[in-house]
Amino acid sequence: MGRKKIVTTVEQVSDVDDGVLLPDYNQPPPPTPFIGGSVIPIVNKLQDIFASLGKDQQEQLSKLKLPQVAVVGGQSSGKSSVLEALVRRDFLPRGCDICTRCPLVLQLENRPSLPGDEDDGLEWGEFRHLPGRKFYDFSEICREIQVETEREAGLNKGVSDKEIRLKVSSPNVLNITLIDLPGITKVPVGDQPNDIEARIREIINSYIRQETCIILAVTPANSDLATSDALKMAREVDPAGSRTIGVITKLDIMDRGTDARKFLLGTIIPLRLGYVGVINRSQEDINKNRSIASALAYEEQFFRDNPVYNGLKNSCGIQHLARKLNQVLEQHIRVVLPNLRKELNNQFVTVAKEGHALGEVMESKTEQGAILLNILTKYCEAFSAMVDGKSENLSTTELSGGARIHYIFQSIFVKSLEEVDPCDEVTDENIRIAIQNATGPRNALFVPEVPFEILVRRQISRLLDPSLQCLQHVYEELIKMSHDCEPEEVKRFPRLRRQLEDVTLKFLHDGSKPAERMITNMIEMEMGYINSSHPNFIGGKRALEIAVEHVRASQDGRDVQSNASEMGQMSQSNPSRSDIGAFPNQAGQPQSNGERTASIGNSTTRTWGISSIFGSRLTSGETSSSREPGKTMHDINQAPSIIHLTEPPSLLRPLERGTEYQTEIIVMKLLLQSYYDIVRKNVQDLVPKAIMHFLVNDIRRDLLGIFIKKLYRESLFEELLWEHDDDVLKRKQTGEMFLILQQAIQTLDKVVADVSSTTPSSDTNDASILPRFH
Ligand SMILES: Nc1nc2c(ncn2[C@@H]2O[C@H](COP(=O)(O)OP(=O)(O)OP(=O)(O)O)[C@@H](O)[C@H]2O)c(=O)[nH]1
Repeated sequence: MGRKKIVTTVEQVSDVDDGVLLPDYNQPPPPTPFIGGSVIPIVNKLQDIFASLGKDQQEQLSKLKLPQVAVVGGQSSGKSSVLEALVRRDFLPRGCDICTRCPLVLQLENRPSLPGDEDDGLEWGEFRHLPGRKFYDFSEICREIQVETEREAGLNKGVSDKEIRLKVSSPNVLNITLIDLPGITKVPVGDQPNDIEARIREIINSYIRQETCIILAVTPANSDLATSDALKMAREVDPAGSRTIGVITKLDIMDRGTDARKFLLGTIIPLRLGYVGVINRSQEDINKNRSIASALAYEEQFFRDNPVYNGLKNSCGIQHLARKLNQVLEQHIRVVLPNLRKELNNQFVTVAKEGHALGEVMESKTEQGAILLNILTKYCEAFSAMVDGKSENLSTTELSGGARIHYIFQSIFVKSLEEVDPCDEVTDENIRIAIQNATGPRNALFVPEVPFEILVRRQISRLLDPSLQCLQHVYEELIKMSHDCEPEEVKRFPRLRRQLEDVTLKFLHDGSKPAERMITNMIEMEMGYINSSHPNFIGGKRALEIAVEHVRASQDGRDVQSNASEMGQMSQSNPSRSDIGAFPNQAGQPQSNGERTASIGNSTTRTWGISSIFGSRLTSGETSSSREPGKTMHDINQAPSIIHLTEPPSLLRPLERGTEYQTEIIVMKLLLQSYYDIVRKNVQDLVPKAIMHFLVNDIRRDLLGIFIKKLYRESLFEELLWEHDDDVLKRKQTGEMFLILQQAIQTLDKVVADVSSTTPSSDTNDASILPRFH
């Protein structure tokens, strides 16, 4: 590895130039302006810091858009040569054919002299794809660029967008990042695809479209500036021309009699930041290994000796290009720093939040215990708050937590019970059969209580299902809440999370059992004793009065015949709760007494049933005297032969429908309705209370105790607080990132302070037109 001391004097130039210098060139190289001061080294430092970040972070941090300079131009226009002259080192592949086939990101770092340091005074390059390997020999750097280019873009003139990153550390370079880009070409050659022009333009655009990119638009002086692709592309992304510097190369090989004065003055295409004309080494110079130092000397002499360029001092020569760049860069940095700081800060806050979410590392049992207890307490507090409606994250768009339980009780459970008609599943026929079954072989003298109790119990039993469903709904709601109130910290401990879930589920399940028992008992109690003395119960007497009233009212207002058929229909239908007033009309008796006798027995004894526990059943339109007792006798007289009875079918139903027990049916429905209402109200009131008591309040009160009993054990700490390896790694990386960003912010703050205290350089007479990047 050849280590070269840097070149600073004429003697040294001669030393290293192998005697190839022409006499005219034997001049001291002009001093390269040193830019950046304390600002750019720190920016480069930040870039180094970012480069050391993980890929994801790097992508995010790429938004920081640090100032950089990209060289754009047609193929072989002299882009690499300009960069080399700015760097003052031979290290880029150059030639008449396509050379730059991948973007080369060149980060120049000015390294102050450190006496005693083994690298003091030396310069070296380091590739990102070969970290830790310092290249002291720049011809090796050139070779490595070629090798890497061939690896990325192939051997035959192909082009790739994969960038090669090279950091050059030297006491003798500008602190700046330069990007050498493939030259714009039109006709595909070698392995180049047909759309090579579009591809190269896209690669170039991906760099120069960034607002923080300063564009060096390179055009050879021996071509037509008006058709310069470089200037055209630059104008597309920078129409205001606030970050484009025009560079005119090859002034030395213009046609005799022509010059670039008009170009440099901007009279052909005006450019806000102006043009700089430069003279790089020709192919012959390269072949003869002519040094940059001697080329710079030649360049200076060229401009000095050409009177046409007199008066254009600030637009001629590499050193002026460097100075112009410095000013643009300094101004740029001054403007972008606040945004850079803001973005870095945002990144820092994000990483800090991530770090917070990933939690602290727990070293000791005490720390583990504290974390566990904290999580358990938080969980239970969040749960209580959610049930009580005191949660911090109360939704304003939908019901949540305790409000949902209230909704289940009131809008689902209570409302559904309200809507149930206790008579909707009890037909007149059911009632009639129940009455007949209750009287046994006799005809009913009284309407017995038994059918009422059977029917009302049947209706009460229907309340059990919705009550248990209500319990189920609340149970499920609580499970949902238990998920919603998981503290953020618990996410890092999957096993603890599962345990919390299991314990809560079991607790809820255990709590639902007594609630279920309570509800079942409640319904059974209601079924076990029908309290006909309940003060709100309508009672038989009152029900009968209403029924008789109804029958009478409907009889008065209707024709007997027409009512007969109507009544048949109505008595089959169930009066809904709102139809209580529309009971079947008793007036019509379409069936003959004979028919009735055949179906349910002796008509004379039937009339005894008019009296009942509810009072007299005697109805208008149907009295014992109004019937035709003689008809049966007559029938018997007419049939002296043996009467054959038909066999009773296995399933017996009264044949007569619609006319028997009309008043009793109405009475029965009134009683059912009245008693059901009493029970319904009890159930509506007590079921939510049972659920709250046994399930909701219990979990609120006892969950923390259960957690502590089951989970807060030192022997379980390790297991419960186990984390995925990925999370451990992520926390480590986040911690490192946190420190890196913290350091970057401190550095940047120092830069901000430094930059604010410096005024724009007065090194140039056109400082007033320096761009203010926005
Ligand atoms: N005489 C003279 N020759 C130059 C000048 N600038 C560049 N050249 C020559 O032009 C050729 C191309 O130069 P490069 O620097 O490789 O051009 P490039 O634009 O980087 O080329 P690609 O990356 O392949 O597009 C080389 O042979 C250089 O020696 C100049 O100012 N004067």
